[in-house]
Amino acid sequence: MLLRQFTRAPNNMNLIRRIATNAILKNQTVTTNIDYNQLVLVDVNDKNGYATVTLNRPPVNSFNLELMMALSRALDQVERNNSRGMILTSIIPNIFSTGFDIRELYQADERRLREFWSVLQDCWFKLYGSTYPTAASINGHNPAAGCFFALCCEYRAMVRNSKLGISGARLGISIPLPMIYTMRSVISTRQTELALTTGTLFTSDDALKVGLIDDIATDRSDAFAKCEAFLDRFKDIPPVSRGYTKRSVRQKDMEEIAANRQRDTDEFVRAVLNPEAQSSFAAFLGK
Ligand SMILES: CCCC/C=C/CC(=O)SCCNC(=O)CCNC(=O)[C@H](O)C(C)(C)COP(=O)(O)OP(=O)(O)OC[C@H]1O[C@@H](n2cnc3c(N)ncnc32)[C@H](O)[C@@H]1OP(=O)(O)O
Repeated sequence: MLLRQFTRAPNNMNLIRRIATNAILKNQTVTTNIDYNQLVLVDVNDKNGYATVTLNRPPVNSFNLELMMALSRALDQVERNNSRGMILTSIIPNIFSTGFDIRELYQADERRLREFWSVLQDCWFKLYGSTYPTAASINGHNPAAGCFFALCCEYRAMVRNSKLGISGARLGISIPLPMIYTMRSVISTRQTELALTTGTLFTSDDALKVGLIDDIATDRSDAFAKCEAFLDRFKDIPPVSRGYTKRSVRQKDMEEIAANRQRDTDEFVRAVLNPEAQSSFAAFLGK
């Protein structure tokens, strides 16, 4: 009960979340027979109160609408459980995520594409705007959307010999605002612009040098242990003031997206349906 009070969001952020959620309640595509609890696993460690959120869509954790919805639900669960912290990771040994499922983007149905983006925005509001401490245990390659979600966290440990970055420019996709704001919250504006306009996939050494990750790990369990050690740093910090400060730092970005949510969706749809991007997707899929 006390914990719930400590982790409650500031009122204005609740308003942002409400505006954001209302926007997607209209026109949702209904997806049936999906076990969302299996696509993203949520496990809470009783000893330290940390929740582990594990992406579980083999072979490569590509984000389709269903995985995105499962992540959104998992983040709700973490919030509801009043977890003391959260570690985002993947079940696949050497892959965190491959990014968006190209089959979701190629010759996409516009209505489903809009819903896909709307759920991604939801995930962003929930993760970037969370009050509890967050860390990403990056156990392998992480191009595009997985990198985006890892950057929403407060700390990243990545196993050596993996690559990370937002590579949309290589596929002819202009990068949407939530990705720009999120990367800019981690590295400088200059480095963000360079990384996103070149679609750079950073090696672990280069990612560390530029500040995209905080530590290089020897393997997945080392990455996970490093994330736990990061969360432990907040053990003696009162969570309510910590949460308010984190939210205040991130608030301007969130207010801007909440106020321009429809335009952000329109931009994404335009970026995905543009012929240049569509021919990259066709080439990837061997069409
Ligand atoms: C933040 C968003 C803003 C920017 C927008 C970006 C749009 C995107 O996210 S597009 C996706 C970008 N991602 C990539 O370009 C990564 C492409 N994949 C890889 O580099 C590799 O697959 C990997 C390094 C992640 C893994 O390599 P590995 O050798 O282990 O496995 P593969 O044999 O390559 O793949 C296994 C299997 O999975 C299929 N696959 C891989 N990625 C995707 C994908 N993004 N969408 C759909 N399917 C994918 C791959 O074709 C293989 O399928 P088959 O077994 O049927 O051949």
